[in-house]
Amino acid sequence: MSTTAQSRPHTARRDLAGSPFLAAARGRRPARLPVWFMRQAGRSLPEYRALREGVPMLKACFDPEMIAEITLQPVRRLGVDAAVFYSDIVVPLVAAGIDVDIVPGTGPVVAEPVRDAAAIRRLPALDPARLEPVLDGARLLVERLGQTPLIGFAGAPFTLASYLIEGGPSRTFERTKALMRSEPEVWHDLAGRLADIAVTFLRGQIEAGADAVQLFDSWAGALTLREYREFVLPHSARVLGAVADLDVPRIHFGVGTGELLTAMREAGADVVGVDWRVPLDEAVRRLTAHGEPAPVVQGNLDPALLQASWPVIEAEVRRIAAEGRAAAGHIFNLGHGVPPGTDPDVLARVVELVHSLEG
Ligand SMILES: Cc1c2[nH]c(c1CCC(=O)O)Cc1[nH]c(c(CCC(=O)O)c1C)Cc1[nH]c(c(CCC(=O)O)c1C)Cc1[nH]c(c(C)c1CCC(=O)O)C2
Repeated sequence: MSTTAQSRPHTARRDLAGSPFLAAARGRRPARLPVWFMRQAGRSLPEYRALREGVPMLKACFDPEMIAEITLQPVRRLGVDAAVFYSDIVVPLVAAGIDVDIVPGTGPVVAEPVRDAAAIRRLPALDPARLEPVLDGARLLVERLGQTPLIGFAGAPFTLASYLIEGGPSRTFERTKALMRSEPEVWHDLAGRLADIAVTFLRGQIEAGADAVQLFDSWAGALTLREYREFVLPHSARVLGAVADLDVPRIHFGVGTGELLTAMREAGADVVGVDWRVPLDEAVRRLTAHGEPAPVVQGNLDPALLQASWPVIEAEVRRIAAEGRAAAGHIFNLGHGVPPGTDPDVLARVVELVHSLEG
């Protein structure tokens, strides 16, 4: 059988029936509470800094061995219940040929910001073959991960669009909101193209063996609920809907999205990510306010508190686990990514504590 990019057979999905992470993601209560950390692979780990020495982030993201090794590092060191694919939300944009760089200490920077209909029309589509080195990393991982599930991910259309329009990270998203509100058809064209890219990236990862996916709409919390429903939800719903047939749990997360939780679930989330601002029992109350079934939730530990004294962290972990009992399933996580200055021993201790608690 040929193994060219187009005809490569799908990796057979591993049987991970015993995975507490997947059980919780499916709305069950495993014997022990599962935990992983957003950005668990990264600068908080000395072995990551050593491996990345002199290698630009985006070079590492197209190197299958680097992808696999960096993804495995936190699994080995911390004993987390899931691996999260080492990549970045801009990787599929780079694969499509868009000039984006990841600048250390800043984030993604776009050479030619995309701010009008003509620039949007010039955006290249993503040829799935260009993702092959990235997906080779995922295939290596499924061979090496044993019984640990792999979480794939993509950036949601709004968050990706914000980088393309602003040209880099933004606090206020002024240009993004101005385009969205002033030229809705242009906005919908851009968001639709980014949805296509996210679908290709997610389907590729799942077909390569990812056992769950997370759609990051990290900056959607900058929007009002009305804006979210009109300009964002339809596109994110199309992304999540386009992987429904592959039957892996879909996690949907953003920062500051307390007002958007119900709408983000409606977009097609099986698991709703919650930052640190809304306690999990309150998130569940909001998500069931109109008679909806109890949700599965993920998150809630304030990443800043990883710098606090251990008694503070321990009390927070126990509180979050207790409040998470209001949900159908709870996956312990931070309310956003691991800060680069975090002591990995603190993360390992959190994992140990979470594992002593009931799922
Ligand atoms: C908004 C966003 C980005 N990238 C991502 C998001 C969504 C998640 C979130 O909200 O944090 C997604 C992402 N980026 C990275 C991962 C790896 C998997 C994991 O969670 O462990 C994931 C899931 C690696 C990375 N992506 C990046 C790093 C750090 C840079 C490095 O290691 O050289 C890592 C480990 C770079 C990046 N990429 C981005 C930012 C804001 C930065 C930080 C810039 C900096 O502080 O230097 C864009």
